[in-house]
Amino acid sequence: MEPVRVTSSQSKKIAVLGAGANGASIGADLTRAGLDVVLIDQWPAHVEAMRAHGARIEMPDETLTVPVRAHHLCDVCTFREPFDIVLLVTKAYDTRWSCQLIEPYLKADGLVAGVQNGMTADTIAEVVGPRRTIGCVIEISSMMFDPGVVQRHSPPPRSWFAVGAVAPEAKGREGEVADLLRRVGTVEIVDDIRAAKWMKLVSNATTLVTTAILGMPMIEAARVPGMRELMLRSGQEALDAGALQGHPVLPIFGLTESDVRQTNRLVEVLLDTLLAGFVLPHTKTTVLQDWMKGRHSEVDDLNGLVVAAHARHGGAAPVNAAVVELARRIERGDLAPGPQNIDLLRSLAGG
Ligand SMILES: NC(=O)C1=CN([C@@H]2O[C@H](COP(=O)(O)OP(=O)(O)OC[C@H]3O[C@@H](n4cnc5c(N)ncnc54)[C@H](OP(=O)(O)O)[C@@H]3O)[C@@H](O)[C@H]2O)C=CC1
Ligand SMILES: CC(C)(CO)C(=O)C(=O)O
Repeated sequence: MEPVRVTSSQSKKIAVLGAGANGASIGADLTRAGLDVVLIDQWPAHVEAMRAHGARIEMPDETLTVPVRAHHLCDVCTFREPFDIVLLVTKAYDTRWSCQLIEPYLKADGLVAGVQNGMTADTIAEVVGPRRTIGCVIEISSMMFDPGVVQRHSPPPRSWFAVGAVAPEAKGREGEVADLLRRVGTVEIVDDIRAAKWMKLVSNATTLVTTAILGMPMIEAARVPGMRELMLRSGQEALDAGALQGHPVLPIFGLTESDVRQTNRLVEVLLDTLLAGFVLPHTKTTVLQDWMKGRHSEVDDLNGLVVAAHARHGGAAPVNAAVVELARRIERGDLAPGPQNIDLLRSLAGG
């Protein structure tokens, strides 16, 4: 009989904190890989559904039902053994308090990886320390409306991650997180995770809140006359903001250096790569899902950062400012997402 090969990941205690659309799917893949993983979420009905029936992951060609170990937030205080690795898969706006919640349950040499959109890595580092922080770019496209059920539109061959240390003290440990995420999709280890995350933010500024304002799936919204041009302007402002902050242009989504350097249409390349490779015609963004569930969105952590970066350098980002303004009106209940908003968006954005 072959001896059992115990890999380092197999002996690690792992938590997925925030087991929503992406977290439940990641937790299911890690569970299927035989790893010691628990999923923690604050939606009671969702946790109960996963406990009763497993996590149901509906993908285009396959549906999995995975018997995950799901916990409510209030169970955290019952945990006895600290975690080696916490994958934080909450929304960006839940980063700080989620880290504060889990920090007492993290090993002294444990790691927290922010598997999120937005520039969350430094917030994580402020709470758990830079030597225990790994930043991450995530590209899995998924939706969740019913407890226990994820609609994962990008199965593992179409899911992509980049991981990197935020500080020299954590360099060399990226592989520990990459080894987990390789069970979920393709993973690249990068030197400059802040720059990689800003490149993702360029894609997010192009697509997420912009299309959600029209209340439509992304691909449909991008076909509304005038919308694609507006989305590209939004992304370009984000790309320019990255340059103002000194972030180099880096390939993401599996693109190569030459794909991103030998083009003056970088934002368009990112948009077309996302729409062709990672999403389905009916994919609604994570932002639109938030609004459909009556929650606020990550707009401050995405478009808001673009506006702030330009302002710090004495400039403006009119499209992103318009996006933030309309998102606020929607979140206050003064405006409903819908295709009619294109005119308002264009006029506020100046054109
Ligand atoms: N969905 C997608 O297609 C993509 C999403 N992303 C990014 O991935 C991240 C996660 O997004 P997504 O999975 O869509 O988000 P979801 O809202 O579906 O999932 C997040 C879950 O975390 C829960 N939560 C919040 N705080 C805590 C906490 N402290 N402890 C435990 N659970 C908590 C939320 O509960 P509650 O519902 O009560 O708030 C929710 O169930 C975001 O940054 C998003 O932008 C990136 C690429 C694609
Ligand atoms: C997949 C998509 C566009 C949908 O929510 C997304 O959230 C992202 O690319 O970050």
